[in-house]
Amino acid sequence: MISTFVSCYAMSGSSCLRWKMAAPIQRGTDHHKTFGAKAYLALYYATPEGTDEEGELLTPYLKEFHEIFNSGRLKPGSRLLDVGSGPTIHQLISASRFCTEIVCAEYTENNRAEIEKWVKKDPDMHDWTPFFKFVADLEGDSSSWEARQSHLRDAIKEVITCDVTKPEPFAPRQYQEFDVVTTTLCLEAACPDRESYSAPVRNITRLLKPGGTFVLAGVTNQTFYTVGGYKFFTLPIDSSFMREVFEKAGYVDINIKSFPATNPENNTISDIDGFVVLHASKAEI
Ligand SMILES: C[S@@+](CC[C@H](N)C(=O)[O-])C[C@H]1O[C@@H](n2cnc3c(N)ncnc32)[C@H](O)[C@@H]1O
Repeated sequence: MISTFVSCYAMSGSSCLRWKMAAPIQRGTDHHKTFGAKAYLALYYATPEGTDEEGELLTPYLKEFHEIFNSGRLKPGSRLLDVGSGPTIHQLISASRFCTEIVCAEYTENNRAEIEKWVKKDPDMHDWTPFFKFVADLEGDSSSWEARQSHLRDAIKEVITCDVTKPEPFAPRQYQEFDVVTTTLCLEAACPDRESYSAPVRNITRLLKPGGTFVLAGVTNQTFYTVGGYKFFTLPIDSSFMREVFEKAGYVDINIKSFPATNPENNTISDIDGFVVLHASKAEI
């Protein structure tokens, strides 16, 4: 694998791309070698409108996160755990208004490094400015975006390693229960089959306060997405499966909104048929 990978660099751009597209679908530990943080950000997170290929999917998802957190469910001073953050922070913007402590948990070192770069204002960081401006507009105060950026930088206290397929996903770290947990596009990328999807939900739930909120954004019926020319595995699931998993994990007030893909016939970068935003409360004991 390594020698083939190295020789890929020696090929011209188009033959290298052909080799990557023909490579086996990437999954599990492959993420450490082939999930290109920069390529992922450039393709999927250049603007809040998302990609031309997938159609406008990101905007409704950002609006839904705004609605969820604008509803007064979080008290100022809340603590948030984000699971499978990837190299992204857009999923935290709406909630961060109410948070003084955010822990980002992510599987690969390269992705964690991208978040660290943004927190430290490294010159090589991804530019999330358009996302802050978009959310500030939704909140009705377009002048607040810079203050929101500084606040989120201060609120991100740790970027830690995690593996949701393990019984203790955040080991060796130990935490008191959080007020809110978020996870976006992670579980269907990390879990190889439907049986293994429920365990991380239960394991993450242990770190949520009774009455706390779980917010999940997920893709539906997708089998792959593309990063830097490689195809990555996605577990195809739908909203009724997600509802069942969250009911069994002890959640109440499960609310799921579905957003169908707007451009499936021209989409060459994934086979997404839509996405969902789920929010639910952990039952009080
Ligand atoms: C499609 S990306 C989503 C990233 C980001 N949350 C977003 O919304 O764009 C899938 C993420 O799942 C992470 N991942 C893959 N396997 C994992 C595992 N076993 N445990 C935790 N995260 C994992 C990958 O490293 C990657 O960051």
